[in-house]
Amino acid sequence: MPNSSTIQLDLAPITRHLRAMFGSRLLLAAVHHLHVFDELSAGPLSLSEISNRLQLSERPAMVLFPALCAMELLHYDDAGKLRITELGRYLTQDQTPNLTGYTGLEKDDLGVLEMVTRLRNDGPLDASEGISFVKEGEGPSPMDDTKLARKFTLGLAGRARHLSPIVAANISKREGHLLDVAGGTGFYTYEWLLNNPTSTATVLDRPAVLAVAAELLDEFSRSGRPGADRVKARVTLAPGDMLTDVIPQTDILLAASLFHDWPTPTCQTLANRFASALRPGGELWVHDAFLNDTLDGPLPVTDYSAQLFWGTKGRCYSRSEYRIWFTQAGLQPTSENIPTQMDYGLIWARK
Ligand SMILES: C[S@@+](CC[C@H](N)C(=O)[O-])C[C@H]1O[C@@H](n2cnc3c(N)ncnc32)[C@H](O)[C@@H]1O
Repeated sequence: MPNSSTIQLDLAPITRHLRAMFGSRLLLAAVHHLHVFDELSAGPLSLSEISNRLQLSERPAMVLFPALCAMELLHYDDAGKLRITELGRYLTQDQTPNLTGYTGLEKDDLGVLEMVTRLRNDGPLDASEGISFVKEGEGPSPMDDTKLARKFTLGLAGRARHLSPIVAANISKREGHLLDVAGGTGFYTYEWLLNNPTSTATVLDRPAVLAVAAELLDEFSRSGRPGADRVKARVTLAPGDMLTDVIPQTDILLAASLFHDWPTPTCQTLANRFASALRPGGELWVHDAFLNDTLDGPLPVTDYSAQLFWGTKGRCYSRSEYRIWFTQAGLQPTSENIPTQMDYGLIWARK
């Protein structure tokens, strides 16, 4: 159970160091394998020009170039083209001295080589890898395997326990129903119900995940926190597939760490499905880590995007990308940007 001191402490230093490994792999892949800096040393190129030259598709390009900008090695010039910065020049062959010999000592690291493969292929060569947290179509999913679903769900439990009181305190307080889609452990729901004592909620996820959520809900109910014993009766655990099943109607829909597991077209599909599930006046809340709308950082989020690129079908998106999906789904995005912790934040839209 979180106590007041853990609620105050932002654990971002830990997650930043964890995710930095993926940013390092991107850097070495860009310098030594994709030759981004040699390609740009002849002059600036637009994002689509450099992506075409390097034969990178949309997702790897939207992971790699924001990261290199966040590292201050590239920037967008006034014409909107990617240009090497003064710092980035030290990663080109035509600058003396340069650091390519030094960085090159790490270029054959196995993680770097695999990152190169995944960037070129927009994912691992064996498509059954790189699908953590994802259930799509009829194919096997780790989230439908009892052992793996437990491992992944419990792996996210500490993060959810820490963030959920902060997230719940920032989501609208109202009487009604909250639907926590792909809710995993369900902690965001339990905390929100604690703050909204007359409301009800549903956690929708895969059956094997909800078996773990049920245990955690029991534990939460017995925690002795004021009101915790009155949460369980107001929770429905609903097994389902958010991509294919009818999504139950709700007043608030929470999508926490959800969109970032999916490619752009699926995000639009999900936004449409979620908008349809909202009652008039309903609210769609997204808790995630957001790229700058200018697609040039922030560094903790570009590192995280590289981690998600490695292990899922998604990446981090900018708030502006989300707001376009919301608008196309018929919702009215609000302009609120609410930071939480660990480089995450909340945005929301209204029906
Ligand atoms: C990254 S986890 C996020 C869990 C939780 N929202 C959190 O923030 O801790 C993604 C969740 O999406 C669920 N998921 C993936 N594909 C799904 C699908 N097609 N239908 C329902 N849930 C799905 C997974 O089982 C997993 O629990």
